[in-house]
Formats: sequence, structure tokens, C-alpha cells
Amino acid sequence: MAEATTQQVRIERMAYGPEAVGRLESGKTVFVAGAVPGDLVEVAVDRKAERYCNGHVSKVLEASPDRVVPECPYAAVCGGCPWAQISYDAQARHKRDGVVSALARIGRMGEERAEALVAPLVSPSAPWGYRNKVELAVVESGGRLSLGMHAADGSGVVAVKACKLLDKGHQGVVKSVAGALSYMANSHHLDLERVGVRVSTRTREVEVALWDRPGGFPRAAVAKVLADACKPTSVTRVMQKGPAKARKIAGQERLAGRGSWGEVVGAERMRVSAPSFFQVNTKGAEKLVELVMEGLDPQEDEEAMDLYCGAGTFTLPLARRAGFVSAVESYGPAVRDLRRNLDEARLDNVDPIGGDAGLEFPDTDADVIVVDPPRAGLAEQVVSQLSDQPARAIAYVSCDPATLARDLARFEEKGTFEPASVTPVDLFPQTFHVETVTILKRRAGR
Ligand SMILES: C[S@@+](CC[C@H](N)C(=O)[O-])C[C@H]1O[C@@H](n2cnc3c(N)ncnc32)[C@H](O)[C@@H]1O
Repeated sequence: MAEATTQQVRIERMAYGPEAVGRLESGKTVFVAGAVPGDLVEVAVDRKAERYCNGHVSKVLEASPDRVVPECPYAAVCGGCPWAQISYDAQARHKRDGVVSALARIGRMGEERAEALVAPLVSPSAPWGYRNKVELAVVESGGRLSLGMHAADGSGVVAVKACKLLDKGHQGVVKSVAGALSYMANSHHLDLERVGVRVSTRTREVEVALWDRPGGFPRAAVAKVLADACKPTSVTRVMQKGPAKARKIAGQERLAGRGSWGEVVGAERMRVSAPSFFQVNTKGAEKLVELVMEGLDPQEDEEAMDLYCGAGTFTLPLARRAGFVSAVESYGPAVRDLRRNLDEARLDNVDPIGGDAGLEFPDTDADVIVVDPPRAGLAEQVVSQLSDQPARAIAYVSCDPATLARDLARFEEKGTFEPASVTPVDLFPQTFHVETVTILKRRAGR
């Protein structure tokens, strides 16, 4: 049956994505942008696929009790806060439900076991003003450069006066950096692909990272205009190669200041270079470290392993407590950051290994292990290698409930480790993303 272009839909739940889910008159699933579970809305259908449709709210007919007016005036047009129309309590409920559902279905645990395993969601930060990083999109049209936030409908950039997700003292930096660079582009050729800004209330450091391709670049003029706009402590240029998404870099140049960004996480001071991963929510990162340390309780006479370790968020606190740490990271800039952070912390009981976690899996017997892979989760080979370890516990930090659930099912098949707890942590309020810390314990007799 052909779907009408506008239909009344009762919204049932949130997807693990920006949209809410309901059913069209035909029974077909529709993913609706801007909706809240419990709403009765008029949906404008934008896209029809064989088994589902996508649409957006054209009118709210009956508002859900969980619907709120977003705190940010750009929420409807900017892609940064797709859940901003949902009250924070309801966001927290839907995130936990999403984790339970992934474990029950993809992890093949069943609803009852998943419900018992998943702890209440932990919210380490305020629901707004929690980010230490923002990434500005850049669009060139008719010889003019526009910088701003990615538009929710993918149609370019949204110019904003401030980003309410960014740390309170720095929300206006988006406008000053965007304004300064678009002004400069009137007189200089700037072939920017994106601009990253990292800020810290704790260290007062602000870094602007300009992502482009190798070639000529008005270094001094850019450094000067940014110094006037936002007094950064570091300005760097990151030259990419290959597809922009792959984030492979041909080189990095320090244009002004320190050439990296500093943050304090718990008791540790860390420096991170622009291309390296660092959690965007510092209080959230601290909560992850706390949950991992509580779950593993590393001892002085024990050996630890930290796979996908980045610049060392877990490596440093592990090295303070365990006798020795083998830390593996595949991305060159992050390995260099890790080495520098270990040097500055005067920690010499870590073996920093550059390479793929599976190929360079440490040739050692660990007592406790941390894994914190990207969204793709663990390679099947890594689950096997971990299952062959004599460790008493593994902390699995995940940013994707679906791949976590898949990997827990693989651990179950191997039979050595079983999950003792899964704690969802909200590092990304106003979005669908949810982080989890799973503690796996060695099964009795294994
Ligand atoms: C989610 S981040 C976690 C980083 C770090 N644990 C932290 O909290 O800051 C995942 C890290 O894994 C690294 N990575 C991605 N694929 C990898 C692989 N196959 N082997 C080792 N590291 C990898 C990425 O470069 C990134 O630094």
C-alpha cells in the first residue's frame, strides 16, 4: 500500500539513534525525527524504504508528558542535540532501556537476565554544558566559507551564537572561531575540512585545530586572527590524507602555543594532541575510570593490560595501582601522547605498545584487563585471546550497546568470563549515545 505523505502516529519508543519509533496506518515502522515517546504527532514522511519509512514531526497533536522545550534555541535545526525535546529523566530511562534491549536481543540473554544485569544509568555531569570539545563543520559556497554546527537534516551548517553543550565558560568560542575564520577566508585561501576546539575549565587551556590537506597555508595570519578571537593556548594544523572520515594524517603543525591540549582527569594530568581520542565529557571520563578501578581493584603485585588505551585515560591510574601495565594503541598520535603522559607522570612500569590490539596482543599473563574499543567493538580474535588469559576480571568500556552485546555473546560461547554488571554512564546527554562499563569475572572453575 502506498503511504500517505502525512499521517498521525503515536510514538512508542526511542530508537538507538536520533529518531523515535512509531507505526504508520499500514503497520510499517516509521523513524521520526523530533518526536518523544507518548506523543501523538502528525508525521511528514520524507523517505520510504521497503520495510520502514523516515519522517519528521510536522505537528504535535498531543504532547507526551516527557516533552520539553529544548534549552538550546538551535536544537531543532542543529544536529548536535537530537534528543533535546525529551526531558532528561526520560532520556535516562530510554538509554538504560536501550542497553537492556541490546543485551536481551543481540546478546541473546533474554529480557529477565539483561534487566538484572544492567545497573541504573549514572549521570556524572549536568545535562548541558558538559562538553570539552566541539567540532565545527565547514562549507564553501560561491567563494564564501561558512562555519558552524552540522545541520540536523544534513543540509550544510547552522551558524550559532553559542553551543549550550560546551563547557559553560566557553560556549561563545564557537561564534568567535567561526567568525574569525570566515572573515579571514575573504582575503586568504583557506581549504579547511573542519575545525576542532577543545576547552578546559580546569586547566583553562583552549586549543583550535584546523583540519585541511597538505599544501600552502597562511600560518601566521590564521594564528593572529585566532589569537584576537579567542586567545587560544594552542593552535594546530592537522593535514589529512585519504578520505576525511578515516582521519589518516600526513602531518601536524604547531601554529601557536603548546601544540596540544591539557586536561585534568581525577588525579592525573593529561596532554592530548588534536588527532587523538579523548572523551568529550571530562566528568564522564572520571566516572568511567572510577567504575573500572572499583570493578577491577588492581593490586600492587598484579599485572594489568589496557587495550585500545588512547592517550592513557585508564593506563595512568592502572599504573599507579598495579605492578605493571601493558598498554596497546594503534593510532600513532595517541601512542606518542601516551608516552609523553607516562613520562610527565614519571610512571615507568608501563609497556606502551603501538599496533593493532589483536596483532600486538601482549605476550603476558594479566590479572586484570581493560578494553575500550571504538564503536566496532572487539575483533572476534581479540575475544578469543582475552578468553585465553588467566585474568580474574575484565572491564569492557563500550560506546555502542549493539557491539557490546555481540561481544558478550562471544565471551559466553568461549565460557571463560561472564558479565557481573553492566553500568550505563551518560557521557552524552541530549543525544542517543550511551557509554557502558561491563565487569566480566572469571567463571568458577575456569
Ligand atoms: C574509545 S577510544 C578509547 C581510548 C582511551 N581508552 C580513552 O579512554 O581515552 C578507542 C581507542 O582505540 C584505538 N584503536 C582503534 N582501533 C584499534 C585497534 N585495532 N587496536 C588498538 N587500538 C585501536 C583508537 O585509536 C582509540 O584511541
